[in-house]
Amino acid sequence: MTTLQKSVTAIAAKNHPKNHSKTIQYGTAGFRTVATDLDHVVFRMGVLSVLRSLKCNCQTIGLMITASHNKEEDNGVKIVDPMGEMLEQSWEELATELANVGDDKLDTVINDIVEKQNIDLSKTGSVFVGQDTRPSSDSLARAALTGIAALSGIVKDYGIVTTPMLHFFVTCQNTNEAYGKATADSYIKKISSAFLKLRGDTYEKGKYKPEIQFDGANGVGSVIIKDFAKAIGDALKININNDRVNELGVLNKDCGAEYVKTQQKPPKGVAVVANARCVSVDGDADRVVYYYVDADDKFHLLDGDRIATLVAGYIMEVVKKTGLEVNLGLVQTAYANGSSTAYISEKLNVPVACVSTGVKNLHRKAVEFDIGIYFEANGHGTITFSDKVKDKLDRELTNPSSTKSQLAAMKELALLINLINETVGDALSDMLLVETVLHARGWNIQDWENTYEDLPNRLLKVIVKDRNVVETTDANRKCTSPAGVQDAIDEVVKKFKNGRSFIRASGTEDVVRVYAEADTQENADHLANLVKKIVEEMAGGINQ
Ligand SMILES: CC(=O)N[C@H]1[C@@H](OP(=O)(O)O)O[C@H](CO)[C@@H](O)[C@@H]1O
Ligand SMILES: [Mg+2]
Repeated sequence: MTTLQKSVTAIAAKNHPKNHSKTIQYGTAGFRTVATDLDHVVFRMGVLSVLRSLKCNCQTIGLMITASHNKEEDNGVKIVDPMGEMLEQSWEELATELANVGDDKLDTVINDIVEKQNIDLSKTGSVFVGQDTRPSSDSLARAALTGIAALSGIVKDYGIVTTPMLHFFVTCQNTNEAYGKATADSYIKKISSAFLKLRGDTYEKGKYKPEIQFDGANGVGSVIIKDFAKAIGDALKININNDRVNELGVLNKDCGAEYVKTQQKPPKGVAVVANARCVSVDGDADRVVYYYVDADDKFHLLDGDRIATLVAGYIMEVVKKTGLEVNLGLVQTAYANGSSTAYISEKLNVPVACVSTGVKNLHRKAVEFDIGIYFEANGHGTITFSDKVKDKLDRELTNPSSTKSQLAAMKELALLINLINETVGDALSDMLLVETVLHARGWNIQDWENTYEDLPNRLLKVIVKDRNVVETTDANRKCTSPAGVQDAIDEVVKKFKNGRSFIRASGTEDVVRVYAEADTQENADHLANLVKKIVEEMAGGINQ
């Protein structure tokens, strides 16, 4: 049967009518805007996620209500594909179309998708729903549930969870629990027991001290970290700050990973203790950055590039010790600091690939390697392990000819795999991975920082009439439109030692971003401002 049993148009008009005519687009991170504009969009995404499930042989699809690091008044919705990855690109277009048509056209558009995608509506779709802690998330989650019910989908509503937990649950469900059980308890247990085994009985090692200051951005990260803290106990003392429950702070306001990374200063709500190792996560706990303030009150940021280099170096060493043939690679975007790229490719000898901005692009590339490590500079990333590597590891762990040290390394690698949430960047699992590597190396945060020196850099935003006039190629590193812009950028970059700069239209904000690097902070700022001027003059800036 290929026609709708119930009229979605009628349900929408009655319960979730479209109440504005603004166009909204499924962008880098799903739909994201002020929460009051989203009710009909989320209802429709409930519908679409059932269609997606039916298209994917009735496997479970995830639907997450969150606007991540954005303001508390914003919200958003994103759809998770069966293996925990982001929604397939061609469906992003269907999502955009479905979100924007009038209520009266809904049945037609849905029937159209059903026909073109060859979907069998007599089968039953399945959707997992999760939400962040925003005040608007509850009612939006209800809109999603109504949308799912409109197509008679089966639903499991997880309530407040981190985005990476929802990705984890979806993967567990669709692998028949090979990846774990699709419950919060199983998620916490899988990761924390791997962490405890890796840590062993000695919590303090060399210069490593098992204590961190944690900034939960007044979001779901501060809720779930408590479950980890309980499971981990003294192996790592986690001092939880910006905890919405105890302090009623506003989500992401002057705190969280995005604030710390872009403002380059410590978050409000965390007492400054000289040289203490501090961690900030974002509003849905898929990004993490580290920082510390030194004895001279100077702020030091250790971002996604630092996490990538730390874990790549360590995992490569462990892999070498196993004696297994494994191809390991690291994936970055053009925003990665040039020094981190040089360190990874020249010092660690790990191949580096550069892809367009957006976690989905990094993830897609990472899975091409046996072990793929990816992190955006903003702290969003993870490590993926191919089935080939996992099978090899299983086989070799029982191979009598493996040496004792090979076996120990293989056991360690197997535990690292369990510690990592491979489905998508997971701030809490990534944090425990960083803690594991620092502990294994006996390092404090300064030792980690001293591995290489970042090139000074500057990220600016330019407001233009239409950001879509800016088009890029070569993983965002070359601007192809408007004509002449790239030549102008090349001209100014040439004048700076270690100069590098590129522009691209943001996928999440109505701006063009300018990134610049150079030998000194003054030069990086100067270069960024010169390129900003080029954008203003040649790409329709409205700030002139
Ligand atoms: C420079 C920067 O940090 N860009 C971020 C930001 O995308 P833009 O397309 O640059 O707005 O949000 C994305 C989603 O969170 C993230 O993937 C990306 O890295
Ligand atoms: Mg996020």
